Amino acid sequence: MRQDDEEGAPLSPEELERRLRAIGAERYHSLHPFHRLLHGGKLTKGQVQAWALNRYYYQASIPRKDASLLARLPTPELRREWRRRLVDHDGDGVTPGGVERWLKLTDGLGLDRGYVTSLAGLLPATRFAVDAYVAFVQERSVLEAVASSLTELFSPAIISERVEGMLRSYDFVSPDTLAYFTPRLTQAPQDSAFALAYVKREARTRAEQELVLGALRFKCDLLWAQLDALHFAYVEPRLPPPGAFRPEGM
Ligand SMILES: O=C(O)c1cc(C(=O)O)c2c(n1)C(=O)C(=O)c1cc(C(=O)O)[nH]c1-2
Repeated sequence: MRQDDEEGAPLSPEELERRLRAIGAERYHSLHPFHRLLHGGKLTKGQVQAWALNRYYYQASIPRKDASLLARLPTPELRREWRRRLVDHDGDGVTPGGVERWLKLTDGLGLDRGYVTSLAGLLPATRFAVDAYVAFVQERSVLEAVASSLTELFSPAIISERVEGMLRSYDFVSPDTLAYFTPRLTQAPQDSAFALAYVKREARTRAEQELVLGALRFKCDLLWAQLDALHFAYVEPRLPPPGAFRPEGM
């Protein structure tokens, strides 16, 4: 953050939103080469397995970061809103949540559930990036923690592209395997509309607004870093670190 930014006049809420959307347009993980290959049908089943296995840790950690933020929210209205996210991911004991639905995806790809949930085959960089997200939400202000969820403004577009592309391209993927993504198309817009209204309302000084923009950049970077690690290990130059998942034949 440059000092003149921090000390400048506050941005209008509309300008803040414009700058947030510009960050997504520049650095959201939809632009990463690994996603292009995944959605374009250019990966082997083993490479798709590596993606799903690593992303399990992201999915499983989302409710942990939301629970830590929930505990710090000051009003019943805010807590009710954030509690909904926990239920979306953890389920309510009857309807399965996102974490369980993600395991349907790893089942469908032929991965052993015990192996996936043990995290034994995870790339170290996945662990570091995801843990950094959970720590960020725990340690930073409520404003920054809410802002860090704003990548969800951009996720419906990539999810639609992914589901359509993967169904078209891979015979080992079925609508049932990808069912994780269907509810996200309605949950993500609801979540991000709330978070966007919150930061536009609560970030009043320029310094607070710069913290909001910084939180979104940080989140985009940690999503990008996860795909860099997958690309390095499984696409080019194909150097999975010791102990990491190795697809059959690799
Ligand atoms: O498929 C994707 O590309 C994608 C991206 C993101 C994101 O932008 O962080 C999320 C999700 N999916 C998702 O399914 C999800 O539940 C989710 C929660 C969050 C969050 O930060 O609270 N991001 C995302």
